[in-house]
Amino acid sequence: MRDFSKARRVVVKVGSSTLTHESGLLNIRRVEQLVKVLADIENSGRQVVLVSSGAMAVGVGKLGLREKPCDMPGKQAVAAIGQCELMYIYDKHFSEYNHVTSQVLLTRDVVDDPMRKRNVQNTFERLLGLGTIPIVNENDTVCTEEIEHAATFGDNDTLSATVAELAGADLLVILSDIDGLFDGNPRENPDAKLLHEVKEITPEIEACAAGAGSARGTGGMITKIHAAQIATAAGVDMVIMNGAQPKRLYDLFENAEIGTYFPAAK
Ligand SMILES: Nc1ncnc2c1ncn2[C@@H]1O[C@H](COP(=O)(O)OP(=O)(O)O)[C@@H](O)[C@H]1O
Ligand SMILES: N[C@@H](CCC(=O)OP(=O)(O)O)C(=O)O
Repeated sequence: MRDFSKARRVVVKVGSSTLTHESGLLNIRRVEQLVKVLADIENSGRQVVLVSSGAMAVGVGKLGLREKPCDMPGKQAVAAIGQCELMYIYDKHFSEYNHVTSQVLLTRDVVDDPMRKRNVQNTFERLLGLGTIPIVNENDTVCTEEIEHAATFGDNDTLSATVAELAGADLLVILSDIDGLFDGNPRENPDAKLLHEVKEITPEIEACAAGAGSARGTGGMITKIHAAQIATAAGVDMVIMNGAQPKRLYDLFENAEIGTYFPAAK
């Protein structure tokens, strides 16, 4: 049984496909709605960390390019340009609701070095203690694996689980372009059924998630299952739900049966 009424510290991950239109440009209405809901969730007494992709998409738009550059330095440069614009957009909208944002750029290997791990934990603790909303993305200047092999390395899904662990979160919500994990890829099998709860990540569950992701997303469901493995093992509950209507987050916190719930390992 899910009960998120006491989830005080919440990490919300939003991917490029939820943040952008099919054109690849930023979905401004979606971003505005998401910020409003997150600001309100924070007002209700919870602490929110936002893991947001979208730097490259915003960078492409800002430079007026027709598409993402093909070469790695080009992608990294576009991400660096887009990241400040993305933060500007978030900061502007969160400020409307009197919330202060902070930027945290990480690489996933930060957990491998105890000193760096501790530094990140201390920073999250202080940023949350100060009442700010940390906004996290992968540091694309430093780390190219994610851009290069997103489908295998796991894009920002895995990063969000690491962040949930480092920030000592109670709940990780991954906003996707689909309602949750189905027992098969619904884009290929219209009879596939939504799984409301996954208590254990078995090889069968991994097989369900093996289908390819959508064009604007990257990793598909398998990277979200890897995220669930990291999060639940760290004692964090996780939910995958559709990000098309950010207001549905209110229903989630009222324990409506939305998305797929992965209960934390006891
Ligand atoms: N078993 C499954 N259940 C749900 N979606 C699946 C499954 N297998 C593959 N998929 C694909 O994964 C996509 C979601 O992942 P992805 O494309 O990376 O987007 P995002 O990370 O933005 O949500 C779905 O739109 C669907 O095409
Ligand atoms: N870090 C990069 C790419 C991250 C990415 O594509 O992740 P996702 O949209 O979650 O699959 C960015 O912000 O554009």
